Amino acid sequence: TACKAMAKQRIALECLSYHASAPADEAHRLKNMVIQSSQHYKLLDYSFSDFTLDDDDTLKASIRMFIDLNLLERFRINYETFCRWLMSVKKNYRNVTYHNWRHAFNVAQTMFCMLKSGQMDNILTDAERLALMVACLCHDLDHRGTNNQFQIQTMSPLADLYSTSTLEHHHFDQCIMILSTKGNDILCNVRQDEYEDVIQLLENAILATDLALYFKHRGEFFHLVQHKEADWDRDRDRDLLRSMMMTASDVSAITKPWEVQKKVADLIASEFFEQGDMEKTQLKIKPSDMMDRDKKDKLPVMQVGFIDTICMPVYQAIAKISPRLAPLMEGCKRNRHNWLSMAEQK
Ligand SMILES: CCCOc1ccc(S(=O)(=O)N2CCN(C)CC2)cc1-c1nc(CC)cc(=O)[nH]1
Ligand SMILES: [Zn+2]
Repeated sequence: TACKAMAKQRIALECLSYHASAPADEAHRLKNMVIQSSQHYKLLDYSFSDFTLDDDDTLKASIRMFIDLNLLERFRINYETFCRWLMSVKKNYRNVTYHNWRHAFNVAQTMFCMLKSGQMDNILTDAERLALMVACLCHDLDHRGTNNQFQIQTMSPLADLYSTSTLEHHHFDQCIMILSTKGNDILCNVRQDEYEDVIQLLENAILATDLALYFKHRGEFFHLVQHKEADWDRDRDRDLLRSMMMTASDVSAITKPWEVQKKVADLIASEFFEQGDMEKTQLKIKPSDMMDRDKKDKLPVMQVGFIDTICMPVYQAIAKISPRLAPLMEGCKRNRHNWLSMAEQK
């Protein structure tokens, strides 16, 4: 019967979440730590990088971002629950080369920077700001270091569950699983109608990080911005804006100072090459140039292509919405120059 199935599902969730949740004492340790200011962690800087922070710092900096956005108070989020939720989120990232906790943390910092320094918090509601920050920290949960195509080619169980945006649906499921785990339910004090809004905002934001959906919807957004027809009283326009902000945060490593961009590009390349190696050995298929370590000399020119086709368009569009977002576009332009110089040196 349905309720039997529900019971089975509940048990599966419980035992699944048993492994998902952070140990109790760990959460108490974080809860009693002193949290430094945004200035201390440089969280309001577009040039921010996590390289100088240890794991505890990334957790404290995440708490600082939620405090400074007034989200804990506004949504009556219990502090100890928030600490445990944060540690559970971090625990549910795998130790892969790029799509790990540090990537999620950096994506959340860029979103924080767009909201605060970029003054996007004037346009967005409290519920949207909460959903976007939770989405950034959760958007790649349980990533395996391989892309959607690889899930399908290897007939991974995830591909059976979701035929499109395969990984992104799984990241959202993982996000809900943690939110539904005892002691991690940071949204338990949110009013029912607001709660449903936040969950819907959360799903759209996490799914928006699938670049296939960015390509599908960006034209409509660019048209609105180009012709100054964006109307933030229209739900469709707001949905597009939030999705573009997720993409802008997700690829923001491309906007960082050259020393940071070079190091992160190296991590991304390593993770891509690991997939390419598996495609060659296990799947016996020829990987795309992007994932083929034998084509690593093409990396600089591929980065220029990535900037021209994916990154610059979104940073130019959001810079038109708020001039204070321009530093992202400037940083991306500088790295285009740097990658082009490298490509010409060969
Ligand atoms: C750094 C190692 C090489 O990285 C790339 C190589 C090629 C392209 S691409 O734009 O040509 N394109 C993307 C869409 N694919 C379907 C086809 C290939 C993008 C990247 C890249 N991606 C990210 C996002 C994770 C970050 C980043 O810095 N660089
Ligand atoms: Zn990501």
